[in-house]
Amino acid sequence: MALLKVTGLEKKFNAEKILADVNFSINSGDTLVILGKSGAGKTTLLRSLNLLEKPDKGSLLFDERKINYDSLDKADIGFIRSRLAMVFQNYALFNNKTAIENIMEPLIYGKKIARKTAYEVAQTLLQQMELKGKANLYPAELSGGQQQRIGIARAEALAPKIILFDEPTSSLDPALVGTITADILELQKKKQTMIIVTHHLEFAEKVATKCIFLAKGKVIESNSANYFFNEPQTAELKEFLKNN
Ligand SMILES: Nc1ncnc2c1ncn2[C@@H]1O[C@H](COP(=O)(O)OP(=O)(O)OP(=O)(O)O)[C@@H](O)[C@H]1O
Repeated sequence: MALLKVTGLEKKFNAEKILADVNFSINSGDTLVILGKSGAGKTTLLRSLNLLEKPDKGSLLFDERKINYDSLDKADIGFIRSRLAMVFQNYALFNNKTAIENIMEPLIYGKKIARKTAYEVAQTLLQQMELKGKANLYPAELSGGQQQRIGIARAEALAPKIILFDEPTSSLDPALVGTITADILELQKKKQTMIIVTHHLEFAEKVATKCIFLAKGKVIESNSANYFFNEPQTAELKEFLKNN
């Protein structure tokens, strides 16, 4: 059974339908990569999934619960938000908090976990990421790669069913693309389910287990990564792969 199944998701901005009829599903352990031309609606889809944008229509089967977007209630919103964590484009760390406080904050204020437990969870993650010695430094005192790892640890600490990544490689120098790739492959080994929006084809090929291609507000191609990259079916995807 799919961990997440999206059916007929629609999102308008003003009168313009950005997502017209989005359908896809993912299984537990998948790394789904969302591709599409600039303006295709990739970020809007990611933001719709975690309800930073409210979809206008459609439904969701998530962790065995059926949710209709046009009748979302507080319990549905809590259900979705407690199962998703987002890693933002520039990692969005709190600059006035130390590395460990950045990881603890959502646990204490979002999940209402006791400070002592949050500290222990954060310490364990810092150790796994080989950042234990950096716990008390502020983001400005960390390298780009270290900031990136703190952003990922902050999401991972919440033990979400799915981690969403919005353009994790954008504005990174090539060496840091290597570290984020390694971090994502490490999460994959731990069977963490992930959904990633990216422009970066080479990175997508390294991390994806499944891909969808968005165009004209719809998923026009969806396949396991191997088929998606090696045997594209639609003219749109063939052209996209050739030109990127
Ligand atoms: N808050 C908003 N209000 C109005 N229009 C918006 C809003 N957010 C996005 N859009 C429009 O939705 C469309 C899709 O934007 P989105 O950022 O989802 O595309 P994208 O595929 O992620 O693009 P890119 O690859 O360039 O980041 C664009 O035409 C954009 O102008």
